[in-house]
Amino acid sequence: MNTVSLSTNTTQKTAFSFVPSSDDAVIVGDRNLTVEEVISVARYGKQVRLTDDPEKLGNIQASCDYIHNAVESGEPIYGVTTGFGGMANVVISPESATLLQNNLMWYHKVGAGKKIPLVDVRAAMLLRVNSHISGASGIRLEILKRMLIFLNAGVTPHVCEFGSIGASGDLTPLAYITGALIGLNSSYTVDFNGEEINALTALKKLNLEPLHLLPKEGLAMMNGTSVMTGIAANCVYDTKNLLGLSMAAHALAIQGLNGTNQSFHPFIHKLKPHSGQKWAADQMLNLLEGSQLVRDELNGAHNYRGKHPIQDRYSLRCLPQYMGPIVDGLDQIQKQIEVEINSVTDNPLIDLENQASYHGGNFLGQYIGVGMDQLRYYIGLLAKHLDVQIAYLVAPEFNNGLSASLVGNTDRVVNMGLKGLQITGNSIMPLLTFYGNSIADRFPTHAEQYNQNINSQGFASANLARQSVEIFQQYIVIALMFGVQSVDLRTYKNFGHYDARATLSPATKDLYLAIRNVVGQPPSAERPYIWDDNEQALDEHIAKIAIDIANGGQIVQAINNLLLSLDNV
Ligand SMILES: N[C@@H](Cc1cccc(F)c1)C(=O)O
Repeated sequence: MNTVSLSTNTTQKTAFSFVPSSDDAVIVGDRNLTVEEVISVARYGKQVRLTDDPEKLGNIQASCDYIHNAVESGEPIYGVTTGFGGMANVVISPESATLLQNNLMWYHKVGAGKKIPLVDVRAAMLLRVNSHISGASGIRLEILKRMLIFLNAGVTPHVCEFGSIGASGDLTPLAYITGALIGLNSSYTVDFNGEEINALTALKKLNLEPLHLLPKEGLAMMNGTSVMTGIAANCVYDTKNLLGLSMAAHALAIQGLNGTNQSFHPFIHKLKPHSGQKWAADQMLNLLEGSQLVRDELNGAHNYRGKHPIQDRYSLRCLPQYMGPIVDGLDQIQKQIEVEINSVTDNPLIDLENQASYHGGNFLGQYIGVGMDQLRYYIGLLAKHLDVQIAYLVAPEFNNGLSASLVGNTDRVVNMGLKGLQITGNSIMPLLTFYGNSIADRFPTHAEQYNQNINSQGFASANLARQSVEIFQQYIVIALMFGVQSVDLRTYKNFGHYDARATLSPATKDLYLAIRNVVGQPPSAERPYIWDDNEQALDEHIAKIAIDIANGGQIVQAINNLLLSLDNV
């Protein structure tokens, strides 16, 4: 599939184009959207259509009629016939009601910092339409259709990373989307299929006229959690891939260390049946099944290991118990994100049945704030475990007979092997545990005239989560490189050649081959992955593997079964 560029400022940029068929388009409004569907639209250009359910579509118009009548009759409704936030005591006349909405974008044109990745904005647009489809927001169908025109044509408004406190939703980020969508002014810019142009030119190219917002429509567009939730959806999707790759990196390390499979015996995990722990144990057994490099002790054998302890150290033996809460936690985060994806998140909300509207606060992004805090914390835990495994692999006192720093050619005394690579890993891991610190509890209490006096920092939390994911994508590469070198060396130690294709478990062989393929170095019986230090530039390998992983390439596809199993934890 073609991919959307992940970010406007990374080296991982790929061209954006579309899946031409609209046959299996994602439909908004027929049922709940999943994270997978959001990703298929945001990253892979899948087309989107609105439901053709006449009742749903009728409700959207009915909610607009409700607002129209309320304005005509001078009914007091927050943000429709009043000022915003802490100025909600100000009475807005029916004559000023449209000006109020169009002005909203102007005073929220205050974004700062870098542009956020296009895939996050695309996810946000899809989510905003999905939120409005319930007919509780008082926004015209025409505007929803326009958002889909943008999405389906690959036109993405530019949004800055600073400006949202995640309280009244993502006011400022959504103001940029809204301003571009209606063509408020030429200072709003978009990415038009890879080209940066102003919003007015974009509208012309799409044969659309600039629009003027009607009462409530600005608030409906801007008062919501869609941008932070879009970022969160992208992050949870990537983190699940990274969790899968972490499991696979451990499986390589366990084989490299000649560890036992006994610690993953179902008997043990039946007696402590947390679902994440059981998943991790079962999957590790799958990952190791058929390997000639592990000690096969599922029958209860306990073989002495000379000077080494009879059982493995904790980073191997307690892997399911360590991974379990991370697996369960990510599952819970995904479920909460999916509820948020399918929520109506603006204010006030219109109850058509009772012809009433209610003032509330569905725009508070606390689920995203707390969820993304947790996600970053889990990433920190995953990184720490991998760091320990790498340390285990490089230390000849512990690694069951491999060379120091996994040097390939030990006859060349100047070889230092993967020593530098470990230090790069050591430079990244503390960052990831640092990113695991929470932000949802550090909110300004004096925000917006004391109206938004609790706020989620959900956008900031999600934005940090994206950074953490991007850093972890680099880190996992290092763990995988260690894994590959270790299984080659173990193969030599146990079988007298370096071609681990013949000795690895089938489930890890595909991954091993994908990595060797991506770095352009096929396996060979004569040499391990890394032989002499001066034969390859490992930084180039890191970059190649990282790009493949970020784009969901062959390395991620090699663990597809494992990833699919995550849906049934
Ligand atoms: N809509 C928010 C507050 C708000 C909305 C829009 C702009 C703004 F500054 C504040 C509320 O219900 O309290």
